[in-house]
Amino acid sequence: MARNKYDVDETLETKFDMKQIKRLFSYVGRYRKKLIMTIMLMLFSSALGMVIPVLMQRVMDIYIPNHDKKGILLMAALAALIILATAYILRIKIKWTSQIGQGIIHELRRELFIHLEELPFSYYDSRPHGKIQVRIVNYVNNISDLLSNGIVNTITDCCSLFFIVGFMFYYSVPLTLICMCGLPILIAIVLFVKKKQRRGWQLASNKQSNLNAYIAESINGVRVTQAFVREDKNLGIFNNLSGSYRKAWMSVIKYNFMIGPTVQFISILATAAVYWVGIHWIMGGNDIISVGALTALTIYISQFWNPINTLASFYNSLLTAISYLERIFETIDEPVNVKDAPGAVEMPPIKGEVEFSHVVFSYEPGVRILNDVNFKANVGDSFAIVGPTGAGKSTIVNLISRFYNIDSGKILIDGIDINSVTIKSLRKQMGVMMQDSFIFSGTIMDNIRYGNREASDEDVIRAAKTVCAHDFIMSMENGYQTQVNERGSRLSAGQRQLISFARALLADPKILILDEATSSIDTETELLLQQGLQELLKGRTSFIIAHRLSTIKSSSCIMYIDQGNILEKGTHDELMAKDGYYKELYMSQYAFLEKM
Ligand SMILES: Nc1ncnc2c1ncn2[C@@H]1O[C@H](COP(=O)(O)OP(=O)(O)OP(=O)(O)O)[C@@H](O)[C@H]1O
Repeated sequence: MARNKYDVDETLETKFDMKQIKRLFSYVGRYRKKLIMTIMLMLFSSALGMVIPVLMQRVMDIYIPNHDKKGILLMAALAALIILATAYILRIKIKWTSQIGQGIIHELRRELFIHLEELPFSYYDSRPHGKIQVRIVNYVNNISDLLSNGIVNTITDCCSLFFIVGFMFYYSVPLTLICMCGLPILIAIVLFVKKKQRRGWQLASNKQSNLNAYIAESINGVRVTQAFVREDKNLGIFNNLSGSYRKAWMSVIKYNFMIGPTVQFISILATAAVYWVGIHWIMGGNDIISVGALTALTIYISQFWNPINTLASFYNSLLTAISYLERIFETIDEPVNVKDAPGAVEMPPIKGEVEFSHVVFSYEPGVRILNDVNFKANVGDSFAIVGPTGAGKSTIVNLISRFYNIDSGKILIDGIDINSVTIKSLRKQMGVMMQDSFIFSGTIMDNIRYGNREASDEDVIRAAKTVCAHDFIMSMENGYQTQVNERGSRLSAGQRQLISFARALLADPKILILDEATSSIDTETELLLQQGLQELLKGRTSFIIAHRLSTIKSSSCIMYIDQGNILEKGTHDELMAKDGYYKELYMSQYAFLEKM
């Protein structure tokens, strides 16, 4: 499993190819109708714009020499109407392209989010969360302009280019050819910077991702930062990351800015050359071109370079977008390796027998965490798992819900291999309380109901009463409707645990997993909770991980594990009689409490 840190640039597993562009356009295709309408409207608008030089040519060549004021006024009125109409069309275009762009962005984000919700724990174990966030928010944003304005402008500009060139040839073939001499130079420059831009944007997106990862990490860890007075040190790290991002951005942006001025420079040269030759012809008395036609031609020339500029910058945005797209598609394509097996069936209603048979597991290839683990919990057993830190206790309970795939062996529930049933039908029947009692932003009622969306208010209150959370909840300003923040920052650690506990119970599970469920709860509440719990655990199989051994003494089976091996198994009395690891652990806690 590749691990990534905020200061390590991400590498792409797959390189970008043109198929990805095709894939991008499949999103655009969903807005085909609106896109076509926008393009038609823009074509109409640019066709209107092209009439203006013709009006000017008529004014100069016909109405001025004939002193026809009426004709001049008519041309001016027509030109004003055209300008008004194109302005109105532009307004509609902005609205429609924004709708297209935002629509595509929403689709992409939605797809990313759905996939992220399905990706297994192992995906999140291996990268900073800030690097995931940056893909779904910033990278998707960065391609929005390309998807909306970029595509519309490019298509309409390509079409109007066709008409512009037609008009230019109509007025003068040799002068049009002179104007086009600048094109090969421009194409050479665009191709020259292409490679550098591609690499540059990849680097910039990596640096942006690193910076985001560090900011996310810093916000999550701000309390520890302040407690250890690490602000200055962190600012140094931030400056480095932000500086690298700025440097990467500045070095690539200079290539972007090369294109616009180059187009402008070439267009000025071309226009000057056309004027020079045209005026030379007119002054030489040649009848090749009239003053009006030369004026009209130079207006078309200025219009000719606009779409060229748009095309060059579209190409440029495409290169930029590619560096973001490859990351976006990489995430969408990230395989969900913990998934339903082909032909997986619904898990029948669980009774509660759990068996580990020769289970071997590793988070990373070659680093075994569980070695041939075997045990069986019967229906209604309360199974306690104890052992030193890092022994593999949480790992065992995580495997029961199939949060990870095992390397070998079998995990059976009621004799059914959990790999043969659908993950959702399995997890729906489990009550899991993890070590990290995560609280979501919302009311306390919502947080408890997270375990069972169908539960009534009364069910929620009953679960809260069972875990002795009711009193503290009622003492808050709005009781169950009190708003809490993400991570439950306004709750004590014990209160957070009680809410998570109630949440796990609410699912009315046949298998209940409690990972350090009561570690932060005071002894008095814990005693009360234990009494309620005994009643509640009847008829359910429970797995309880606890460092405070007093809380698991009455379990039907206690398993002592270390380094992924079960070293002892039995009731409290049996293990105490054995005089082994468990007794040693128990006595050390007892001696510690005696000393206090
Ligand atoms: N996501 C992970 N990726 C890689 N290794 C992990 C991961 N989670 C845990 N480990 C490793 O697996 C081993 C067992 O971890 P586990 O969390 O199961 O221990 P534990 O017995 O529950 O510890 P504690 O009592 O401290 O909670 C540890 O060595 C740990 O470093």
